[in-house]
Amino acid sequence: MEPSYKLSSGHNIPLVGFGTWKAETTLVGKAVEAALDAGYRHIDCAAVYLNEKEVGEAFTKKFITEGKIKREDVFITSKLWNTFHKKQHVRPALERTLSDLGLQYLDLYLVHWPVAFEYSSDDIKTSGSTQEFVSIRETWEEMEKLVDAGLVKSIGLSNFNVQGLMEVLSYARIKPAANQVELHPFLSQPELKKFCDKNNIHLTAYSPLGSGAFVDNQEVASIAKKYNKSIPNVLCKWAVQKNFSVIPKSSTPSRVAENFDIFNFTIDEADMLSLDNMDKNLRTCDPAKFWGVPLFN
Ligand SMILES: NC(=O)C1=CN([C@@H]2O[C@H](COP(=O)(O)OP(=O)(O)OC[C@H]3O[C@@H](n4cnc5c(N)ncnc54)[C@H](OP(=O)(O)O)[C@@H]3O)[C@@H](O)[C@H]2O)C=CC1
Ligand SMILES: O=C1CO[C@H](CO)[C@@H](O)[C@@H]1O
Repeated sequence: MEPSYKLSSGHNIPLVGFGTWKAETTLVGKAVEAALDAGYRHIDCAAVYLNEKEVGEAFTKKFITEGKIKREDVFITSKLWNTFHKKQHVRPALERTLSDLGLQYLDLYLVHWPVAFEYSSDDIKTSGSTQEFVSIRETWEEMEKLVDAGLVKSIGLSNFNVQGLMEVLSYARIKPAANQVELHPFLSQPELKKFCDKNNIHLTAYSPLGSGAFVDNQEVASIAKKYNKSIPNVLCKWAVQKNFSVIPKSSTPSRVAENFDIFNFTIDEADMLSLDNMDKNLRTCDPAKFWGVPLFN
């Protein structure tokens, strides 16, 4: 069985999940099926990925039509998009995600960014990215009500820095169980890790392969060779050995299976240290670049 981490909510998050950003609507269903067949029991979704219906159809096939996997055996995460931070938009946004995914509940629902955008309609495709100032407290109190209503098992954050986490912790009735951030040896965020460990906030490592930019990385290649594993395997295993969950994405079924094949080796301490020393604060998903919001600068 794949290792998991017990969240502060009491629920277990499997340490290797399957990412779905940029998974084309024509390919994502097959990719999710390949992931479930390979053994993944954690799928990372988001309303803004615009493919939750197709992901949901793949679950329906596995959970209901084929009856091979039980709903309660799979950990499903989704995220509240930036246009739905105001009180009145939070629950309807979750309900659209549940309906698209064909689910009654989520295992984890995250505030996707500590950044709010002006609401124009429920349609994310046509919504813009004009910033609006909504307090995270307003949003978080609605997230807590989703747990009370039994619609989500755990709630958390994504792309929050230490300052943002401290603010939420100062008023949260239900503490954030997780923070999903960009994490890999080139952006290892040791201070954020220290803070999260101390406050029992689990970290999920997104873009573990740098959205594809690191799959041929020569610094990692020699370590991968030593263990007779691939570069993506070493990058994912580095995260798991640090107790992060990790959510590599691929639309290619053979790579989907390859990325899960990390439970038959252990990176030794010296190599973990070499990987840690590769940190260069290299961020591939930077809101300063795409929205002009310098959250991490
Ligand atoms: N909370 C947030 O703000 C964010 C969350 N995420 C989450 O994290 C997930 C992963 O991050 P993401 O940025 O998608 O990118 P990853 O770091 O997972 O890299 C995905 C890319 O690597 C390629 N790839 C995957 N496996 C292999 C392999 N074994 N060999 C060679 N190439 C490979 C894929 O190609 P191909 O598909 O063609 O096989 C794709 O181009 C996302 O899908 C999403 O779920 C990501 C960004 C932000
Ligand atoms: O998860 C993510 C990937 O896609 C989004 C952009 O469309 C990012 O904003 C986000 O962080």
